[in-house]
Amino acid sequence: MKDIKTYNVIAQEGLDELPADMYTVNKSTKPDALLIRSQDMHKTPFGTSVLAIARAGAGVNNIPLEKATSQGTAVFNTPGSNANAVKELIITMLLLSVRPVFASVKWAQKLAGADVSLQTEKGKNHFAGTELYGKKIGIIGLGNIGSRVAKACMDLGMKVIGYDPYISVEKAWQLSNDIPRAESLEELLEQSDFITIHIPYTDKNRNIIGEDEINVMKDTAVLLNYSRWGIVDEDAVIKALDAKKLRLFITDFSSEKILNHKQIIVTPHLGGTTEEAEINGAKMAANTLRKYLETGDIVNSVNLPNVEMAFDAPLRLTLIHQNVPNMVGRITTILAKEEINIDNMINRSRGKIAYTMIDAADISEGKLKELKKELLEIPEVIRVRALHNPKIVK
Ligand SMILES: NC(=O)C1=CN([C@@H]2O[C@H](COP(=O)(O)OP(=O)(O)OC[C@H]3O[C@@H](n4cnc5c(N)ncnc54)[C@H](O)[C@@H]3O)[C@@H](O)[C@H]2O)C=CC1
Ligand SMILES: O=C(O)CCC(=O)C(=O)O
Repeated sequence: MKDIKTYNVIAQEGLDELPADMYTVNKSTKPDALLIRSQDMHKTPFGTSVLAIARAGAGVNNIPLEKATSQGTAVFNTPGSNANAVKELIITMLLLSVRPVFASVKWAQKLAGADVSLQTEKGKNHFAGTELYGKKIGIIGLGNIGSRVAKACMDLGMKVIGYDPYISVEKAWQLSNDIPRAESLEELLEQSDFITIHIPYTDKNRNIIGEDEINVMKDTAVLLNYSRWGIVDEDAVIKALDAKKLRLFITDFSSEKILNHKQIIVTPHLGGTTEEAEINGAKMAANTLRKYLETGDIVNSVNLPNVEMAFDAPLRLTLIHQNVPNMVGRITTILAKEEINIDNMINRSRGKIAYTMIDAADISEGKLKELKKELLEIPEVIRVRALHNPKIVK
């Protein structure tokens, strides 16, 4: 039995993916894995019992990745699970930025008397808007969200320009050829009527939009940040709005500084908050955890290499270790000494870390305990797990 501890609201549909004869949820003080959303894991202690953390969602800046890696905790996210939800909110906010919907509704609700329709026709001119059609939107980051926003904006008849110097080959292939790419951030900023940011929060991306970048933008530009707090320099934004060097800032991330500013619209971190996205993310996270806990396969990890190998043998050993020369040699020497015949094996690395999976015939519990102890005595080995193949009944 394994225990999964949850933080935040996790859709029941996701928890239903964990069979009750194999998993408990929130029952142990030493959970085997965590299923979270935005919980700040920098401030939430988690011990070495935690084999894995699955973040139902995209951003993982709420998880201390170095700490997790150094103690052998795999961290996963659910790429794309909430991308449509964010895209739809971006389109909503773009439309709200050009049509004074809230103000007009407020005004219309206050009207009274038999001549309401007359008053309506007389007063509506105060609420004239503009159209998105034909305007240019610059999209910073063309991953799961950015690429969807680009397509939706093109469908609305907007001109689109994208900027993503780090795009993965897989994403680049998926992206429509019709989306022109800017060579530099400045090129995108100076041309765009709307600028929307869809990149992860990293050290490099902190305050990526600051005073210098805003100075390049049109004075009439609308800036949207549905990525993370800290990607846009709030002080620079407030200064620019007050000096009429920017028209509007729309963000999903509140702070005391920006509250009640007339040209700032704040939504309460709602990008991924739809029924559908919450179910997608929770299901994906639960299944990613199951895969890792039951087979050792790693899919959508943000700190370990992605590794999959058919699990046909009775026993599987998984090792998280430093990526240094001769690790496989040292591991297999110990196996050979214990007369264990290797059926299948895979080794993958990611930066300073590596992962080895070894399939073999079954051995006694006593021998297995001794083997794990010996493997853990290799100083570079961080974690060893032994998994019994559930398809093979002893
Ligand atoms: N407001 C909300 O509720 C939500 C916010 N997010 C945020 O949006 C971010 C992006 O999400 P996804 O599109 O799903 O991630 P993704 O990983 O699919 O795409 C991110 C893209 O940004 C690019 N990138 C990174 N740094 C860049 C830079 N400096 N300039 C240009 N491009 C850069 C990457 O190459 C990648 O293609 C997440 O990391 C998260 O912080 C995600 C989901 C919901
Ligand atoms: O609603 C949530 O869990 C936050 C979504 C989010 O910010 C993300 O997926 O990065």
